[in-house]
Amino acid sequence: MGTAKIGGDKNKIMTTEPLVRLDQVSKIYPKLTSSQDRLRALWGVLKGQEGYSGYPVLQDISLEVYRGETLGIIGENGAGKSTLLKHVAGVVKPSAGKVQVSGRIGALLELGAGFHPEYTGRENLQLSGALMGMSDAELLDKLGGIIEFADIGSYIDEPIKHYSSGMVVRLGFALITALQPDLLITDEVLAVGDESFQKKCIRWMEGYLGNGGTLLLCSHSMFHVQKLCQKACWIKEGRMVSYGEAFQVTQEYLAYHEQKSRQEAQPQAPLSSAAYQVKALWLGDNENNELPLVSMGQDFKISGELYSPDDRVPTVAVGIIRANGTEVYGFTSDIDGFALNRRESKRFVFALTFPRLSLLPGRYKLCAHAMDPEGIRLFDVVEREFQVVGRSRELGVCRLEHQWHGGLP
Ligand SMILES: Nc1ncnc2c1ncn2[C@@H]1O[C@H](COP(=O)(O)OP(=O)(O)OP(=O)(O)O)[C@@H](O)[C@H]1O
Repeated sequence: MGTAKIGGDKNKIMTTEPLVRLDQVSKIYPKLTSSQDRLRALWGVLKGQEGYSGYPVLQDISLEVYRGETLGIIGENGAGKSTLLKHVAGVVKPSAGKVQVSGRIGALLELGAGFHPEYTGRENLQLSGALMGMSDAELLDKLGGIIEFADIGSYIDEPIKHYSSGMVVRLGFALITALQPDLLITDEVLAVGDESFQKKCIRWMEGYLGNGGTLLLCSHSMFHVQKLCQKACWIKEGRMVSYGEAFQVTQEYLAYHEQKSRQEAQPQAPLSSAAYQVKALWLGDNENNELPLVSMGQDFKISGELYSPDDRVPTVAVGIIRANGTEVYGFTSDIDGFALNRRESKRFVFALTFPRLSLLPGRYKLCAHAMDPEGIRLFDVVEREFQVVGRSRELGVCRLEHQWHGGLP
């Protein structure tokens, strides 16, 4: 899909020692459905036999992450992704196997969870910073920067218990930025704080990855994993089913979902006015047609309009999907380096042409997604069906240029 902006240097030089090594890690949680189960589990803990008669959440997971690598963990709800991250963060101990982690870890998991409610923000920063391994001198040097990043004004000298949850998250994230972690662990992509704080976090993340940072990310967004990660690992029911190049693994995962025919229309949450939105999408020239017909081999034009709540130039992602769910092609304006045109305040338009359309006859769906200017978060999607018509006896979804040559030399 082109070169990723974040974590873009996909050929970083790796050192020989991994920052993270998981060796046949398994985690078993006790079954706690009856009071008898609870007693048995408690007894097991007292005897140091954790996981007695439990259910496995992770089984035989082995992987290595080297400095400068970005690894995405994907899988369905409850697959064990967060549990895996928690093992690396050291929050959870494995029931079997070994977890080895070296270097400073910045875990963006439960931001602010370690803060003490009675202490002020400043006191908590000092305390947590020390716990994270910062020296007094380092803390003193960085405190101003952390407070500036958190940007919570005079609340910094108020006890944390007076903070909103957003303020706690701001402080937690600001602390991680100052930690300059060797390894960053995050659940989903920076879904923290309000809009403007999220942007600040994304910019920081860009810088971190651009400077060769190491990332362990768990996400349900294949787009984010493809964009941010070099490698991906697919966890299914606690087991690793695939591990390798991010694009390859995410494709396998998407194909699995297609097979599961999970294509019932997802109920869309109402969009807030703070969201980037697709206001209009036109296919071809005949915009009044219910089902636009496009001739194979002819130019196919689409155009649309996006709303940008902060008047910054949004990104549009365009995807073509065959009626049976097969993903054919996808790209974004930011991958192509195209900036949408401002038509009026907060309204941006785009138009594009697929010259000599190479799709084979059949029904397709064109999707336009509204994304933030960083091309990181998807906000809104509008889909339109269209039909490609033409005479062709070729097989598949699209025509590939090809040439026949003479016989054997
Ligand atoms: N502390 C716990 N005690 C018992 N079971 C747990 C505990 N934490 C997680 N689990 C179970 O472990 C399984 C994996 O959970 P986990 O949160 O790792 O999944 P996940 O892949 O991150 O899911 P999601 O995508 O929904 O966040 C789930 O069945 C969950 O209920």
